[in-house]
Amino acid sequence: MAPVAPEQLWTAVTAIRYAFPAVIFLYFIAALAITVCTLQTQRLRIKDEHVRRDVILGLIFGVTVAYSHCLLGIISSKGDFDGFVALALTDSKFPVWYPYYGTWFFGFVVELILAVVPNVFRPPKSPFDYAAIVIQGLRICIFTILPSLYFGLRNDRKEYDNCDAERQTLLAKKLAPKASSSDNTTANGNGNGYGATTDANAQESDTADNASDAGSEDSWLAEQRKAQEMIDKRLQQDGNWFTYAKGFTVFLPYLWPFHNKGLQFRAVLVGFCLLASNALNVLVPNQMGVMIDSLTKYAQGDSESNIWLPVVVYTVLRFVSGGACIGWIRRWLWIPLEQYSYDALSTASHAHLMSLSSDFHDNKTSSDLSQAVHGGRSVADLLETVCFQVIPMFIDLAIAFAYLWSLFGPYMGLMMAATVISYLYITTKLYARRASKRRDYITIYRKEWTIGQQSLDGWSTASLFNMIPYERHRYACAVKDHMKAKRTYEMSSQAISAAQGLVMTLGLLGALWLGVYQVAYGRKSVGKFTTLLVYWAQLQSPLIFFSSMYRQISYSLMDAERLLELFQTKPTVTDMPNAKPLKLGQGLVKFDRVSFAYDERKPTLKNVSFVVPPGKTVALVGETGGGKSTILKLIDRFYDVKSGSISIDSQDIRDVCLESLRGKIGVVPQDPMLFNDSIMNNIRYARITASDKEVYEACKAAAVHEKIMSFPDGYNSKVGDRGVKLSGGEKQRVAIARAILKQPEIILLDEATSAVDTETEQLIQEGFKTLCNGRTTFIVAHRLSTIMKADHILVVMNGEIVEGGSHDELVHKKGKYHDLWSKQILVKPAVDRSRSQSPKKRDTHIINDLTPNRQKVELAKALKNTPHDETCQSNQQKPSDTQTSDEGPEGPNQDPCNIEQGTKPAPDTKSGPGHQREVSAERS
Ligand SMILES: Nc1ncnc2c1ncn2[C@@H]1O[C@H](COP(=O)(O)OP(=O)(O)OP(=O)(O)O)[C@@H](O)[C@H]1O
Repeated sequence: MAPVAPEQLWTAVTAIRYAFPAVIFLYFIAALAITVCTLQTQRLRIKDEHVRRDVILGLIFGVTVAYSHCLLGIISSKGDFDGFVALALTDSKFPVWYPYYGTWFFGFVVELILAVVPNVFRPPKSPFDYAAIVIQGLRICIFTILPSLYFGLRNDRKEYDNCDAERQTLLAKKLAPKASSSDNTTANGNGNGYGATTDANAQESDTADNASDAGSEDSWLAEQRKAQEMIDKRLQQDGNWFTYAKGFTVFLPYLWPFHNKGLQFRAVLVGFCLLASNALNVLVPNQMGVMIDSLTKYAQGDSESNIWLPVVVYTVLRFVSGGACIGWIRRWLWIPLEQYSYDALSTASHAHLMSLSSDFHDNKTSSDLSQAVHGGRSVADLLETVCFQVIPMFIDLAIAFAYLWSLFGPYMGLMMAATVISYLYITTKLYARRASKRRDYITIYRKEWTIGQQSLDGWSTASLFNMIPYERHRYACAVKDHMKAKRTYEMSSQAISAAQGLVMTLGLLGALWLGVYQVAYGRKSVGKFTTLLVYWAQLQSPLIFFSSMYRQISYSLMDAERLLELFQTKPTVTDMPNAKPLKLGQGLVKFDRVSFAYDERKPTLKNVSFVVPPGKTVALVGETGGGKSTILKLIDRFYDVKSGSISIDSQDIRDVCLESLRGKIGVVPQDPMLFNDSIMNNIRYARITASDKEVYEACKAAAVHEKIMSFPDGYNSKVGDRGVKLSGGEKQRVAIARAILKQPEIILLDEATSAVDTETEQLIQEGFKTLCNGRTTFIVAHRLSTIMKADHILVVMNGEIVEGGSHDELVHKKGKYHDLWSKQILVKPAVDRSRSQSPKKRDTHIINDLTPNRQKVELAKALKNTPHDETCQSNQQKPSDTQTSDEGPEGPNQDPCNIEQGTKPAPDTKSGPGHQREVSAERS
């Protein structure tokens, strides 16, 4: 006689039986998620894994089959779970086993309890009972064999190889453009891991980042690939997803309003709204069922049934759950938070970018920079996606599982879980397979766009070379390729939709079958069935969203990664602690053994030393790329010297505030950058407080006032993007006007007049006279005639100062400067030709050479009178219209022929008081 089991024991056994699949399912999902997130650097022995995985996989399938006999019992749901475990294992070539240990252990213990306890109190009677016991025993055996096999096959003596087999990116597995297939086992992101097989297609992500041919890679795809590589690199460094995510905590102060209690309260309310939405997602279909049940009862003659109350409640619930109530409230609460994060991130990233030094900006394109600033929006988007879509989706699914279980029993819950898991699994797999098609499509689409754009932009070139038919044909081919790629891509998208639809339909079919069965046998009401229908349909929307969520998150992550990189970049030129403002006295500038390199491998300046006395003008000349502009940039601290020092009035410029230094320096750069604004605003940029009159004066000094006044909109004319609407010379003069307006103490002119004509240049020199008077000035120039009256000339060659002195001294020295000088045709006012005057006495204004056309004419004239090129006509007298009236009659004689011949130039006996010129033949 078997003992009679107490009621509580049966209840406990039943509870275990019911809870077992759900508990173990939750355990496995949680363990798997934690493992994937934390064990990126775990190393495993790959060969063993192959063997063991297959054997264990077989056993798990055995357990699944062993459960399937009890199709009508709750325990079969454990079979479903084992099917899921088997699926997870099938999909992981190099699995992490920790989550599996727990399931085996749980399985063993629970099976043992379920086998022993009921059979002790109720011994088997029928052959069916005995068969069930045998199968149960089989399952217990498998649960015993599984760990024994796993640990038995373990070969602890085997060396770990270098494969980080368990590494896996949660985003995508990719083939880097140059990675060979043999790299598959060498790094994370190469397809090894959980939830992924290693076939080439599956290794490709849907982020379209795996261009296989770097040569033809589209720029956008290249950007995506680079961002993905950055994620992979950091993931590799950090070791796992948790530490990786921790890297983003730097954004936390920009996302969470730590100092604003009001906004924090709003955030909490938003959380409540989300939970309320989750609840309403259940309540609305439930209420519909209640409404239908009350109507059914009423229709069946139960006049007691209140038909209006459920209708009212349903209407209220619908209203509350809709966009007019909870949706609106949530949005209203969220907008200030959204704006807070956008404001904080955008301004912080912009301010950070603006604070970075030249070395950073040199290496970034403007699109890189603006993308980095707008990455702020992506971080906020990422947060929104996770908070408003991902988390609610999982809450919805968990609630759905529990709700359907409670409404129609465990099978319905399991049916829903199986449908959802199949849907997610199929979607992920198919999207991964479609990645290559999507990438091809994007590449070809962008190619079509580029070809179209280029041919339209290059219309004049195409016309000149009679290539219009060629361009037409090229574009037509690109459109055809685009259409072909689009067709393939859309067909694959349709295939995914079809597969998703099929899974959902099969799930619905199963749910309907169960629902109809229960309604037909009178266990459930029609109202409940309606609830099921409505609820099932409602579940589809988060699932559909899942399809796009994956890509959306990976794009946002890439942007966030760029922003993170930006935030981690520190400016290299900064104020020292306790830096003091620059106290400018006379303006003595000293370079003391300065060395500098943009790239450590190639020195740009080597041991450069010189002193510029206060108020003097020093000119830097020499070969192109010699380092002249670099010297100016170092004075302005665009870069810091690598060794040596630069001081102004005995203060090392690294020890003074950057702001005070730049406030004292006025620069006219080689290629001035103007803002797309009015001319007035562009000039006033130098001194925002300047009055209109001061701007006009500055423009007059820069010889641009008349020109500006001739524009239809005068000073209000827009200059276009980067000043494209102005000619090179106009732009330079606007830049000069800016510098004049700033009234700086030290002036840096970098090829400031290279783009203006001779006549204008002479006018500008007048402006410079005012600007440079008494101020320390640096001039970089290629046209030597423009600097010959500088107080000191430095010849910069290959990063070194090879010569220094006044023009006359250098010309007589017959060194580098003499070479440069003799290679240029020099035209200067004859009145300036006298050398007798000392350089000190000379006017500091700078004279000019001719425009190329004029040079040719003058040269032709000169040659006409000269039987040989070498013969110098040093005393040609030509009337000059470029001679300025204030040029004295005793300018230095600059006849290069004479210099070359080593003779002192003779005074120009023929020169009259008028505008005279001296022309020399070019020497090559
Ligand atoms: N931002 C930069 N990054 C890296 N290298 C640079 C940078 N700017 C200049 N260089 C290099 O430094 C060297 C010196 O450049 P710099 O502009 O000072 O020459 P330069 O004498 O002013 O030439 P030019 O007369 O043509 O203006 C050149 O070889 C140039 O390629």
